Amino acid sequence: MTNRETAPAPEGVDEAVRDELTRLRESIDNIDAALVHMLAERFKCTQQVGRLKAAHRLPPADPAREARQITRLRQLAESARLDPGFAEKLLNFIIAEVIRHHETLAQGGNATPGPPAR
Ligand SMILES: O=C(O)C(=O)C[C@]1(C(=O)O)C=C[C@@H](O)C=C1
Repeated sequence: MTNRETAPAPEGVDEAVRDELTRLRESIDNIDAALVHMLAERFKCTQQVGRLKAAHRLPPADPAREARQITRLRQLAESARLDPGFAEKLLNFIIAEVIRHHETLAQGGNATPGPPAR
């Protein structure tokens, strides 16, 4: 095993099948790593937005902006043959976390996109 989490394919499976499974899992691990990096960058941006909003007493949530983002993302998902409902749920999930950070900043707290304090 590499430093990735690619588990060995099960024993007793045809070698070609195992190779194919391993190859696909390596790509999945790469994609998951890219997702984490992209999310980290997105949260860095939204942290700056949160600070700006807190400094200028703007509301944490902007439903009109969210509606436009959802429309756009659903269209992108459709053309990429991804379930638009799933894309919408994912965006809503991310935005809910961003709004939580914005609210913390608005209350004078220190919302960082990093791991929660233990
Ligand atoms: O664009 C903003 O105003 C943001 O605060 C960012 C963001 C987002 O994560 O995309 C989060 C909350 C808002 O309701 C809309 C969008």
